[in-house]
Amino acid sequence: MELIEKAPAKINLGLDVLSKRPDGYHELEMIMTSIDLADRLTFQPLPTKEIEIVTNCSFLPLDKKNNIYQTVQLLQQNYGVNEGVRIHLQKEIPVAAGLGGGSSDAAATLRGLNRLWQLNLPMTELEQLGDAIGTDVPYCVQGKTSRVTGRGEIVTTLPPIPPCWVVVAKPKVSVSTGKIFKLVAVEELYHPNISAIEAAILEQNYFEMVNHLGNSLEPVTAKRYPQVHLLKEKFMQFGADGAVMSGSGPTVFGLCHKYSRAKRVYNGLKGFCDHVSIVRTL
Ligand SMILES: C[C@](O)(CO)[C@H](O)COP(=O)(O)OP(=O)(O)OC[C@H]1O[C@@H](n2ccc(N)nc2=O)[C@H](O)[C@@H]1O
Ligand SMILES: Nc1ncnc2c1ncn2[C@@H]1O[C@H](COP(=O)(O)OP(=O)(O)OP(=O)(O)O)[C@@H](O)[C@H]1O
Repeated sequence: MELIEKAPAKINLGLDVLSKRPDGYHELEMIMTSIDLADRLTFQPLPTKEIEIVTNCSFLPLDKKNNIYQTVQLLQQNYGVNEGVRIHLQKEIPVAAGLGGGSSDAAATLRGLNRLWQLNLPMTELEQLGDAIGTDVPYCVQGKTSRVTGRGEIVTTLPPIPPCWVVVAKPKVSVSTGKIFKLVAVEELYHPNISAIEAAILEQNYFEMVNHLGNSLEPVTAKRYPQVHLLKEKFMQFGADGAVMSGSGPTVFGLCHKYSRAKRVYNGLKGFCDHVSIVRTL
């Protein structure tokens, strides 16, 4: 038997950093949605407890450092599973980009092994397990447009965002989330209006939603990597309705109501970036 799970990238329409917690993590308030840019995981059962990961991406760790490996081990330990698995990861989401690729792979592993090993765990339990692997994993388990709070573990589903095209562009730098959070001085941060984004989604008001896109971490990452601001300026120059950095960056995405606009932005950015694509939200 062979199973396939898609692992879509996420974008942060809004990301507010509220405070630093005593445990060192930051209290967040975010609006997230998933896009049609996805890794693909194929699961094959192995008779013993082996964990084998193969991938088209040459530089990813395939041992305990990989989120997928950690997720398999967590399920084996928690549910006394004596079987193993071979997982083929077709990597399409740029790595260390702010698009939650590793988290989505972990969430896809939870969903895939829940089916392969017939664990019959409810989504809420998969979300709780995901919390032990990474901040975005609980969100990625269902991947629906959501308001996400706490460290990232409190997920409230919202309706899908108004239909639009998303142009995703990653400049030629990779960013470590941990390093960006270390540079954060909470009292100096800019705070986007997360409730206004939520209200716009509830009213299905596309332009209101676009007006409130914002990310507290964007000025922090852009100070270190000026490419982020240059890229955002280019998005607006080429006609995106709005643009903002995703997660801790460096990827910037722009929203366009019309496909012709999205295509113009895509053509304008192609030479400037590692990765550019035009996608739909899910
Ligand atoms: C910023 C986001 O992209 C928003 O979607 C994510 O929260 C980042 O998720 P991620 O890359 O999976 O990050 P994790 O591996 O969970 O955390 C990396 C590091 O970022 C910092 N971190 C992360 C989340 C959070 N709420 N507060 C933090 O301070 C911590 O130092 C942590 O060690
Ligand atoms: N399955 C995986 N896919 C991608 N990266 C992984 C994976 N497992 C471990 N990693 C490691 O995690 C680091 C961050 O990768 P990832 O692509 O998830 O970051 P990200 O896009 O910045 O995520 P986020 O938006 O959640 O901050 C990489 O440096 C990589 O070595």
